[in-house]
Amino acid sequence: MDLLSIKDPTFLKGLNDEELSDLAQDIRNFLIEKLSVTGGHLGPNLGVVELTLVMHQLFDSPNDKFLWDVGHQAYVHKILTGRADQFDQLRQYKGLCGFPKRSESDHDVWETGHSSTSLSGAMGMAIARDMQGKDNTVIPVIGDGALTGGMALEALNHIGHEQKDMIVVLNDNEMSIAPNVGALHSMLGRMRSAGKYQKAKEDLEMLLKKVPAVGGRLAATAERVKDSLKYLLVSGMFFEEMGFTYLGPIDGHDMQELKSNFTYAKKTKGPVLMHVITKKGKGYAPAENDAKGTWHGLGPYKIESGEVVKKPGPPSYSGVFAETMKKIARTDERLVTVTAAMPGGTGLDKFAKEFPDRMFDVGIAEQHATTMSAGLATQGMKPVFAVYSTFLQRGYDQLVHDVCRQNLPVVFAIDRAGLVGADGETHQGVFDISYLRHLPNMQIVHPKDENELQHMLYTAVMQNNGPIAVRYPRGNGFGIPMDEELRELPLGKWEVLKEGADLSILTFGTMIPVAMEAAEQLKQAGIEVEVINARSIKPLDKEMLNELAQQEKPIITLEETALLGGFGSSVLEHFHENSYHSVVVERLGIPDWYIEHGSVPELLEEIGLTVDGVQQAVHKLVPRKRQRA
Ligand SMILES: Cc1ncc(C[n+]2csc(CCOP(=O)(O)OP(=O)(O)O)c2C)c(N)n1
Ligand SMILES: CC(=O)[C@@H](O)[C@H](O)COP(=O)(O)O
Ligand SMILES: [Mg+2]
Repeated sequence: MDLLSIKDPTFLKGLNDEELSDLAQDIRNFLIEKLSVTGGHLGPNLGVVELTLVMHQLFDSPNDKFLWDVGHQAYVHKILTGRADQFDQLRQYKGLCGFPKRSESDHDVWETGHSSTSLSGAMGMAIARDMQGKDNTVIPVIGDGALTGGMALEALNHIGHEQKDMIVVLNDNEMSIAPNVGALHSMLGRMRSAGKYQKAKEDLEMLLKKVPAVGGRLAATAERVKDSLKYLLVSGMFFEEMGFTYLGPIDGHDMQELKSNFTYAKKTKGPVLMHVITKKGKGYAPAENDAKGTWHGLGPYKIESGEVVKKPGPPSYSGVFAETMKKIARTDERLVTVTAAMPGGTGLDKFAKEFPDRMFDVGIAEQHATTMSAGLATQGMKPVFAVYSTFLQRGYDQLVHDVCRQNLPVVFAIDRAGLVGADGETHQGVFDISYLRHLPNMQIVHPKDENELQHMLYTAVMQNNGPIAVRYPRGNGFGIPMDEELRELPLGKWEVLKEGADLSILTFGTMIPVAMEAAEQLKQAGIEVEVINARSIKPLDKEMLNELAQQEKPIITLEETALLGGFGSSVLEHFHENSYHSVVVERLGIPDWYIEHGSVPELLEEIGLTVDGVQQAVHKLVPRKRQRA
């Protein structure tokens, strides 16, 4: 079928089973082919082809509400809702978003990107539906990984209590990004293998039907036997106990089985949990046989060989982090590392190869990871929680209440700090300085390159004066030589990278090369610009700031982070609090809106965090001098 001809999903109602399975194959071929060029979340989407087809055939989106948890598996939904023609621009600048997006389609009723929000969103929609007297089916689709997120359990608790009609689809493929972890995962494993419970229950009911009725006594006994059978065979029936009608395990690739269960669920009062078993990467061998999580989300690849197109280059910041952790762990037994379901992305999977007992993957549970790290620190351990900037937002109160207030020496290795690019607005790591800087006791540092990163991490682990965030960007370093020996740095001190009498640029990390290039080009216009590596974002190097204030030259702060509450704001606060009222400060950074998906250079261009942008800002503050002869 020509998928580009699909305008909306109503055509599905007229398809028979054979046509549906042909369409499933067409969709798989389309995804494999398109994503071999654009990259994206291939594995998750290949796993939900049949599920998505049946949902759109049986129900009426957008009147019936489909909520895709995390939303990385919504490509099939996007194809069926008339967006197949946009896949050549998937996750590209001004192109198709890799997650549900309300502005793209009425069928995208709930935006996601961060995990475990679908059940709460669904609860809200179900309550609103009933209060407004509307008639629709609310269907959140949540993965076994996303179910390990704390707010999913908060929502299950409430949904079970409210007993509102809804169909929760648990898409269980035994994988998070890496193989899933935790007691919930083991329980689901028992449920997966407990298919025989259904069979035994049906056999028992058949048997009872044959026994001549001897009054309620036998039937009551039988009911008790059936219930104890249930407990015996399916550990705890967790969901039934939480107030759900549990249907499962259901083969998530058998559209007949899916249809019959959805039909039953639709007629069932109260919340239903459909435990659907799928295979991540279904239909494409390299993705199906992916034990590590490579095919969860990836760049371009060769279809025939399954070879991922790797751009050679310097070590990634995540790789330098992992190597540094290994170096420290070899001589310091206190070091313990923590991840919230991101061992691959943070590099901790490499650390765990050498130190399997000193890496804890807690599932998608950043709140728990943060407070558990605090607990570790109270006992003299040196916890390092490696977490993406955007995902640490999930542990904000734990940062305040458990870590900073108690002034505990937890190291936060904040990966993907800054713009991340293709994942877009839900994943840009641009708010951590704003949400950390105002917390008493919190320290924040950012290295200028991969060599400074290893020393910063070492210093952070060795020091014992409270919580510290070491932030670094997604992607590779510069390929500079790495010192063999780790050494402690004077973290609170800034570093003058280039002298200049006319204006000073205070910056850090990825913006340093932009500032240095701008300074180089401004020299041609006779303007001498000083560039300072403000590698300690908190505390500020107040001594250097006061010296700069006395030099009375204009200052530009340059940061790939949110302006509001960011580094530049802290410089302004410092000058104000110290009565330096005449210092001119121009702040350059991420404006007060969400930065969508695209390549990082395109996004930086859009917001003017470029060499030209910096030069324009300098010319506004320093009059152009006569071109030097
Ligand atoms: C709060 C949060 N933490 C971490 C992530 C990173 N992440 C994206 S998908 C994923 C695994 C999701 O597993 P599951 O829900 O089982 O979906 P599947 O990919 O197996 O379909 C993780 C950890 C995230 N999106 N949000
Ligand atoms: C959907 C999700 O949240 C993750 O898969 C994320 O896309 C990983 O990001 P990186 O590619 O930066 O590791
Ligand atoms: Mg999963």
